[in-house]
Amino acid sequence: MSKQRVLGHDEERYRRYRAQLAPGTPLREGLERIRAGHTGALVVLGTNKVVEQISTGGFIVDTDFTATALRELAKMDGGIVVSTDLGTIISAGVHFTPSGELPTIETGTRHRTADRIALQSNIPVVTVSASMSTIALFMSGLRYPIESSEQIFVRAEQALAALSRYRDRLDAVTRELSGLEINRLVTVGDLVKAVQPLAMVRRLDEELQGYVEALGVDGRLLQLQLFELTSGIDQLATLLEIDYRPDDRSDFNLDVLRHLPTGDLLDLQTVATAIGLPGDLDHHLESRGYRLVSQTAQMGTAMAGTLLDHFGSLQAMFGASRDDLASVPGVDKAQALAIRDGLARLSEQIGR
Ligand SMILES: Nc1ncnc2c1ncn2[C@@H]1O[C@H](COP(=O)(O)OP(=O)(O)OP(=O)(O)O)[C@@H](O)[C@H]1O
Repeated sequence: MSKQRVLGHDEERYRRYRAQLAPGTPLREGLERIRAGHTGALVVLGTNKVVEQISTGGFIVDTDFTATALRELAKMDGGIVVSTDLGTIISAGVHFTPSGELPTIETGTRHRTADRIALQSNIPVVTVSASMSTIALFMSGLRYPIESSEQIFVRAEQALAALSRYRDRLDAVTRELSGLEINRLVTVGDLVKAVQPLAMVRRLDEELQGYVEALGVDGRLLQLQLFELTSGIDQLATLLEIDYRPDDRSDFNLDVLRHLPTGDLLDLQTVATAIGLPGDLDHHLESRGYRLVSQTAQMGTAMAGTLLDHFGSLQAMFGASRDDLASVPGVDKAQALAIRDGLARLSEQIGR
């Protein structure tokens, strides 16, 4: 989506402007009208001392921002300055004279100027190309294409299909993991096989969130689909962290995988060592049982912890009767029955 990966402050800033340029916003509507009219535009998205210094000519407009006003003013030669909150059109027909020494790889005069204004003033500039019919955002020496919803949908659909496949795989491997946990047969390799699709789901979710933001009003359906496909993911990650946190590692978490290159994420051993587990994939691991207990009986981790402490292990809980369960402080008879039924269902599912 962007020419280059942006990080930290720049990323946050880019995301803010991308949202203000998303379909449905007055700014985007104005730019789309200019594009449709093939006139082209250069709009400085804010003002400061530098912008004032490099502005010559033009005239003060000082009117509320509307898509129609932007489109009309873009018919004139020169650029437009809007207020930082994008609520007011300050001036139009402005000729900008940023330093010619500033580096830019743009060729046309409109786009070279836009790139340099953004660099010199640190204020983003958006352009509509008359010859190419494209919209671009210039920020901190980078050019970000503002794509049409159709262009974004093509990539979003591919990412969504991949996400759906990884989600199915994640659900299948966590079911397998449950069986192995109950039978105390989990190895590092088994855990990593669950962690891998989990990390991929999170990665694709992040990518798709970007598309949702860029799509604005056109992204609502995608947002709903995404919400459905990623439900319970963060909770699953937290529970796996609790279940497999080594005794000596209070900082154990799966977040490191967010930054692992995708190629590395496909390698079981690399993933194991990245999250701080032994590199020997056959190494035996013991689950603390929080995920199974809390998900089976639909309860919070605190209650699951109380039950696991009381019975001593996940396996011991399977042998507990309803009365045994109801004798645990904080568990009433109805809850005990629900837990008992949940564990029985799980036993059946895994053919224990
Ligand atoms: N320094 C400047 N200040 C304000 N506007 C400018 C400046 N330089 C160019 N423009 C605007 O850009 C228009 C010319 O664009 P030109 O075709 O040379 O550039 P371009 O980057 O190839 O743009 P496009 O893709 O729209 O053709 C001018 O008519 C003017 O409106």
